Amino acid sequence: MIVVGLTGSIGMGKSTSAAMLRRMGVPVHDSDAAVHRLLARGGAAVAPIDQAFPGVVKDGAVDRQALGRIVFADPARLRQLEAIVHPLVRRSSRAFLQRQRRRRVPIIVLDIPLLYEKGNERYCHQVIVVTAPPFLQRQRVMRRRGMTEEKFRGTLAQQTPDAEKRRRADWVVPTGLGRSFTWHRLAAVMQQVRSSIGAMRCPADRKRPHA
Ligand SMILES: CC(C)(COP(=O)(O)OP(=O)(O)OC[C@H]1O[C@@H](n2cnc3c(N)ncnc32)[C@H](O)[C@@H]1O)[C@@H](O)C(=O)NCCC(=O)NCCS
Ligand SMILES: Nc1ncnc2c1ncn2[C@@H]1O[C@H](COP(=O)(O)OP(=O)(O)OP(=O)(O)O)[C@@H](O)[C@H]1O
Repeated sequence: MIVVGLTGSIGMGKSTSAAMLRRMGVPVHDSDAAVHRLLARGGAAVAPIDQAFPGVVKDGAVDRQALGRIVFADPARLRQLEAIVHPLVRRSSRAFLQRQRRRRVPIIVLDIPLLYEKGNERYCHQVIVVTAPPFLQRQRVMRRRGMTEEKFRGTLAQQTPDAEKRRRADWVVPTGLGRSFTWHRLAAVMQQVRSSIGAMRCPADRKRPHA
């Protein structure tokens, strides 16, 4: 089974591209969605977050905007949150990989915002980076409810710069040229990945994906 990583900085179009890939029939695991489930009522991260960040749990669920204001202004607090959430997200993506392997699916996609930041490329045979010009990224992100200039800057400061992501990618997919362009580029990438399945090996400097 070929594991394709999908990443990009905040607002670059990961979720939109992931939705397109699903429509093409490719199973996609979405790390942000897994985090949101863990932070929702009944989620496994609610109790430890309540302990570490008093006041951010309301009606049994984490108020993500309130937590975001805290952690994107303070890298040490963000590391503390990641230490709670990341092991649980890894559990979710491992279970997804096992399910898809049992189904004998040839290609799957892992949508991972922090793919380069946390060394997750070692789990992927190939990596797609989605990208758009900075002005468009800013416009998209600043439209979001609860977003502030400070939070946007704080988030960006925690991420590998877009230029470095593009340099390290196997495939770069623009999302600033319209949805149709992105769709066709993603379809072409998946076609190329599919046609090289027999020959594809994990690069020597990457570990094999989860067994
Ligand atoms: C801080 C939280 C509550 C904010 O939730 P919110 O719904 O407002 O944002 P959302 O989860 O949709 O994230 C939006 C984007 O923020 C960026 N982002 C999120 N977490 C991080 C992080 N730890 N480091 C850098 N960027 C991050 C990513 O670009 C992500 O796509 C949430 O992002 C969170 O719990 N983050 C810590 C867990 C994590 O590292 N998630 C990233 C994928 S595993
Ligand atoms: N290919 C595209 N063509 C046109 N607009 C796009 C495209 N991709 C994304 N967008 C727009 O950009 C916005 C952000 O996209 P999306 O939510 O997919 O980004 P993201 O990378 O998942 O963001 P985050 O890092 O916050 O999770 C969306 O409102 C969407 O309408």
